[in-house]
Amino acid sequence: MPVPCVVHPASPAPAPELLSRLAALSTSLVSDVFGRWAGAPGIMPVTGLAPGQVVVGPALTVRTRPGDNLVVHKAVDLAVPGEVLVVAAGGANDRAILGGLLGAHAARRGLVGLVVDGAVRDLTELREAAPPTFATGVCHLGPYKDGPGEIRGPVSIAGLAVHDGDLVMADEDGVAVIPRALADEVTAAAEKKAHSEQQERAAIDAGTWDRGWLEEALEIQTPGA
Ligand SMILES: O=C([O-])CC(=O)C(=O)O
Ligand SMILES: [Mg+2]
Repeated sequence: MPVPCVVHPASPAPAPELLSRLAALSTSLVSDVFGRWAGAPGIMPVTGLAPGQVVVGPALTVRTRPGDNLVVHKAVDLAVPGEVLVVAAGGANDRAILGGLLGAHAARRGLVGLVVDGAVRDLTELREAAPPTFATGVCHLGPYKDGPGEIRGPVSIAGLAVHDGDLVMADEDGVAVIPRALADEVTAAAEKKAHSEQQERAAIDAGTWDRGWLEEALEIQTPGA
């Protein structure tokens, strides 16, 4: 008997200019200017990410039972090119949510990243044919296909709330998510922080990095001196 699968309407596409500005930043910068709240700790790159690459795109959200990928298959069929698949699967690492076949299909559907709060499998095939893939673990035990699930609804990945169409950023440090309504503001603040970190880096290289604040923050004690 068919199982229920609520599918909410797709979100409007973000401005391409915003996506390219975010791609020039990093997850660390974004989470720093967002009160260190933007991350989904424990969801890390598994395959497909080139050094220095930053994956950016609007979220295609999916909620499924841990270890079950029936609705994930449907979500990939419904993907809009440029989206990042975000699967809330309860963070369970004892069964894979997707593997090489679904990964190759996701690439064909134009998804630019796969983010799973749960495990994946078929690493060789994912590396070969899937978009950059982020997960909490790897497990060769395959998924059930029983449902139920929900597509493009609100989800929680590693404790972080994600709405369909929120901006997902994923790089070597993990995954960050910017709520859609705050995207312009957070991007501008992260660009400003990038600029100030570049200046600090130049000072480090020149040997002139200001350490004065450390003197103020610490009362150095030297026993026996
Ligand atoms: O069986 C599945 O649906 C998951 C999998 O291994 C694949 O996508 O290759
Ligand atoms: Mg497989």
